[in-house]
Amino acid sequence: FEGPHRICEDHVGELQKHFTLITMKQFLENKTEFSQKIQAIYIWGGRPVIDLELLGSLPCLKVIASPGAGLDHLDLPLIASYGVRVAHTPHAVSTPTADLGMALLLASARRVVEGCQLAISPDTVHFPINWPGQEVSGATLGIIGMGTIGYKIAQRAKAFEMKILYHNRNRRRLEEEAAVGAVYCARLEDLLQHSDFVMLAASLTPQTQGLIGRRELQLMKPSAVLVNVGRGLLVEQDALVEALQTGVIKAAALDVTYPEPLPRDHPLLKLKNIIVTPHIGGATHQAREQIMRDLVESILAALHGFPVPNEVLLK
Ligand SMILES: O=C(O)C(=O)CO
Repeated sequence: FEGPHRICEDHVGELQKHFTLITMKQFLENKTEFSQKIQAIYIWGGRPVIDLELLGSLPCLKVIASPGAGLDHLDLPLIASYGVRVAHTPHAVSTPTADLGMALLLASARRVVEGCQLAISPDTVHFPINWPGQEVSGATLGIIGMGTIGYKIAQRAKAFEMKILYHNRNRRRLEEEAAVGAVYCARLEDLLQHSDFVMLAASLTPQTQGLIGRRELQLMKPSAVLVNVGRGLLVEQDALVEALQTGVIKAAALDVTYPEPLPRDHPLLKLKNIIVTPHIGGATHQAREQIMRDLVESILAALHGFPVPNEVLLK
C-alpha cells in the first residue's frame, strides 16, 4: 500500500494481524526482493496507481483490495488481463454515504453552513429575523443512480415525506419502487425539470462522465439544489460554476469534486450558495471497521483460491 501517512492507524493494525505489510516506498527501494513476494495490493485514495508497469513487476499478485464502492480509479480490463482479482466494499459505505447525501440536502435546504458562519462570526450582533430556508417535506427529490446508495437515500427521503423520482440504467422492481414511493424517469430530462433537489449517486463510467452539463443544469428549476455524493466528474464543473453564479440553479452541495481538494482559488469556493465537504461519504468509524473486515476476508479468500466476497467482475 501507499504508506502509513495515507492510511488510518486502525487500517494498518487490522491488516498487520493477517499480512506482512510493505509500503510503496519500501517496495520502490527494494523492488527485486519484494516483487517476488507481493500477493495483494491495498489501495487508498486511488493510490498506488495500478498500471502496466506495476502489474508487470508483480508476478505473484493475486488481488487488489479497494475500500469503498467506486472503481473509477482502476483499469479493470487491464487488471483482469493479468489474472488479478479485485475486491471492493460497496456495502460498508452505502449507509454512511446515503446519510451524507441527506445531510447535504438538508444543510443546503436550511442553509446550515451559512447560518453557522453567521452565528459564530465576531461581527454578528443580531440574528436575522427572516432566514429563508426551504422545507423538504413535500418537495421532489430526483435521484440519479439508484444503486444501493441511491436506494438508501430514497428510503431516507421517504421518511422526510419527499416525493421521489429516479433515473437509472435499469429500472428497479415494482415492489422496490413502491416501498419508497419512487417514480422511474426513463428520460433524465423529466427528472431534472421536475425536481427541487437533484441527487447524484451514480458511479463514474465513460457513460456517466459529464452527465450534468450546461444543458442539464438549464433544465433544472432556478430554485433547485444539486447534491453530489457520487463522483466530481459526473458534473461539468465549469458549467456548474456558471449556473451557480448566474442563478440558473439555486445552490449545490458537493462531497466530491475534481480535483480533490479543489485549488484554493477555485471559483466554486468563492460562492455563497455552495457547500463542499472533503469526500467523507464513507468516513465513519463503523464503515472503516466494516471495510477492513470485508477486505481482509476478500484478500484471504483470494490468496487461498476461494470465491472472493465482493469481487468485482468484468461485465
Ligand atoms: O465508496 C466510495 O467510492 C466513496 O467515494 C464513498 O464516499
